[in-house]
Amino acid sequence: MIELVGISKSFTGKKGSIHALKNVSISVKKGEIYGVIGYSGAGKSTLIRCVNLLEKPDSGSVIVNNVDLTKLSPGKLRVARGKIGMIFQGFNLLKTATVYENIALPLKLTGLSKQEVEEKVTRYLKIVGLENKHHSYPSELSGGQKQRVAIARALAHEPEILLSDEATSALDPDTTEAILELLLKINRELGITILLITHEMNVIQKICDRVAVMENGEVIEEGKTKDIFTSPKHATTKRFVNSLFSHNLPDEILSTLKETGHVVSLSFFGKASGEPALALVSKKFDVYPNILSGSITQLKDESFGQLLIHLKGDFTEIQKAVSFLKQQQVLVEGVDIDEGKNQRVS
Ligand SMILES: Nc1ncnc2c1ncn2[C@@H]1O[C@H](COP(=O)(O)OP(=O)(O)OP(=O)(O)O)[C@@H](O)[C@H]1O
Repeated sequence: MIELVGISKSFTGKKGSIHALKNVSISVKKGEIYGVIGYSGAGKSTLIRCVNLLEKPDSGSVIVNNVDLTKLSPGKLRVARGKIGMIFQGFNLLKTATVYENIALPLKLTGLSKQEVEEKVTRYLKIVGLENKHHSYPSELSGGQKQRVAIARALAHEPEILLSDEATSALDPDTTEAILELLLKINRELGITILLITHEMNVIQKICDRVAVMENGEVIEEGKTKDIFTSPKHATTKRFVNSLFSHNLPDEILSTLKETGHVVSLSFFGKASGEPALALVSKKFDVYPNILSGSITQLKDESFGQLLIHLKGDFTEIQKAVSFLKQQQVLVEGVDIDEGKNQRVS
């Protein structure tokens, strides 16, 4: 649906040339929610703005529905852009216009009749849960409500793709949750493909099917959300994942625990559960597992659990226990147990 192929973009700043994007390629399938995550300055905004050519890449192709947008005439580009909606961190609403007018004014510019405009505004305000706010002004709305208006405004043009530029970054955690739920609903019920950028791993965790991690203008890791969570490869990806699963084990306690065994992290998905496997471990092998911390998180389609445990016992028995856990489809990390090296909590 969206193919960015070898996109590069430089800006000339006071300190010279800045390579915001260096040969970036990503591919978003129809119907999926695709997230791009990175720290400030990674190039996310530049990338998402290239999709509707708000930013024109220096080189590379922007292919949407099999058409290279960089090759279109201004007229055809305008039509193609009509299929791509966008929402922003700052909502971008007209302060002096009512909720109704904010959605209706851009619709009128497309040549729709008054009645068609009215029907669409009513329909989409209902979908975003603001059917009773037609006459309110943005200043009378909460941040979450403002973002709902912006979403309704984007949806009213019946796009196939919705671009979300940090849409939840200015919102509190509960409101963020509600807006993410709304994006999921839009994706599932209206079949809209969503490409979003964020610096928050919980956004990726809750709604994205796949994710690209960006750093210094490059995609450093890419894959299914599930795979990125269970086996992040790049140090930056690990930092993002750990931001959700911080074990916060003080170094002093960790050193004490290492004297009597190994500290390992167990990750498990859906039906595979860490705890029954752990109960079996203590029966089958001469080891004493002790749960140090644990959490279960809901990804878009399944649950993901993590347990940090201390395995007390003889090294050979611990090795056997770890092999057994791996056979039970539990991912075991945090100790170089196979090579018998010193343990390391990641
Ligand atoms: N119009 C511009 N002129 C000059 N430099 C720019 C411009 N837009 C972006 N940059 C630079 O390009 C790099 C990437 O910026 P970009 O905004 O894409 O990153 P980001 O990952 O979205 O970060 P943030 O979350 O802080 O917006 C940064 O170094 C930024 O300063």
